[in-house]
Amino acid sequence: MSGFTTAFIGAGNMSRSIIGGLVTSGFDADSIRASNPGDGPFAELRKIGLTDLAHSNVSVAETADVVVLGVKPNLIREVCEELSPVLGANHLVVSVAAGVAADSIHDWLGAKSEVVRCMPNTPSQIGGGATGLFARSSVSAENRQRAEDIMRAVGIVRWVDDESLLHAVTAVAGSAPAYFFQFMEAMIDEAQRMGLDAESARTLCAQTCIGAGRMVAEGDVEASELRRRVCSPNGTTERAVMAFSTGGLDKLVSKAMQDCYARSEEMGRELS
Ligand SMILES: NC(=O)C1=CN([C@@H]2O[C@H](COP(=O)(O)OP(=O)(O)OC[C@H]3O[C@@H](n4cnc5c(N)ncnc54)[C@H](O)[C@@H]3O)[C@@H](O)[C@H]2O)C=CC1
Ligand SMILES: O=C(O)[C@@H]1CCC=N1
Repeated sequence: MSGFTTAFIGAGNMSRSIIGGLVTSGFDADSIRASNPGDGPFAELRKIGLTDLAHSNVSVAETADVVVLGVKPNLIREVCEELSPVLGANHLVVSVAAGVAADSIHDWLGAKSEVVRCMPNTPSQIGGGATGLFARSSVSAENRQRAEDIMRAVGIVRWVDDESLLHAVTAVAGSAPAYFFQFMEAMIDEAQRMGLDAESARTLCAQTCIGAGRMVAEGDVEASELRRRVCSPNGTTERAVMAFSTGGLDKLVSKAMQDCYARSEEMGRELS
């Protein structure tokens, strides 16, 4: 499935998450290639059926229809300049890099290829990703669709018309799995101190997180109302929620997201 070939440049955490999700969702492993300087990630990719794995970025990119830039933001310029001689108007380049502007990527590629920027997250690996997408105005409808097909195969997608909104997408989705993991780490630790064994603490916490997330995602009741429905007057939850409120949870979440947003802007200034 897909009808086009996709080359991932850099086979690190984010690329492997997307590739894993693509293969699970039915993309033909033969339509996906990846390059990486070291062999480290290749064993995992071979296990899920990829065969076209190389150290050379140019060799995997030049004959692909879509090239996904999966390297760290500070390497995007170097990689674009390396790929520029072999990429042309027929290539769609999709960058997953935080901060780096689509116009800069377009220029570093020699102003030939179409560029879409996206901000995915690692739950893409299990089909639970959440991705924001932005296309430069010159991107064709067909290439917008291809970028969307890739990211939709691994989760939900939202297009933004204003590129600067990708900073907000980073704060609420790209970086956000880490917030939930950190919250879960604290809950799992505390549940064990309360006497539960590690496996029970982990499973009960994870299932509660899944269940609560699904109620928000799949229902039409706001999170605030769902929270109220758990809080019996003078009951147990009220005490817990009060501790969060008096401890300043809202302000803390706001500060964390603002810091994330600011760092995304800062990376844009440093690297674009
Ligand atoms: N990790 C995450 O949750 C998310 C990451 N991103 C973005 O994804 C990009 C990659 O991040 P991660 O996967 O976390 O980093 P990573 O360090 O796991 O992966 C980067 C990969 O690029 C390879 N690499 C280094 N130099 C290279 C070169 N010249 N050519 C080709 N490959 C090269 C590295 O060996 C490594 O395997 C970043 O730009 C980041 O902003 C976006 C959303 C979420
Ligand atoms: O931490 C980072 O910079 C990357 C971008 C979003 C998630 N991880």
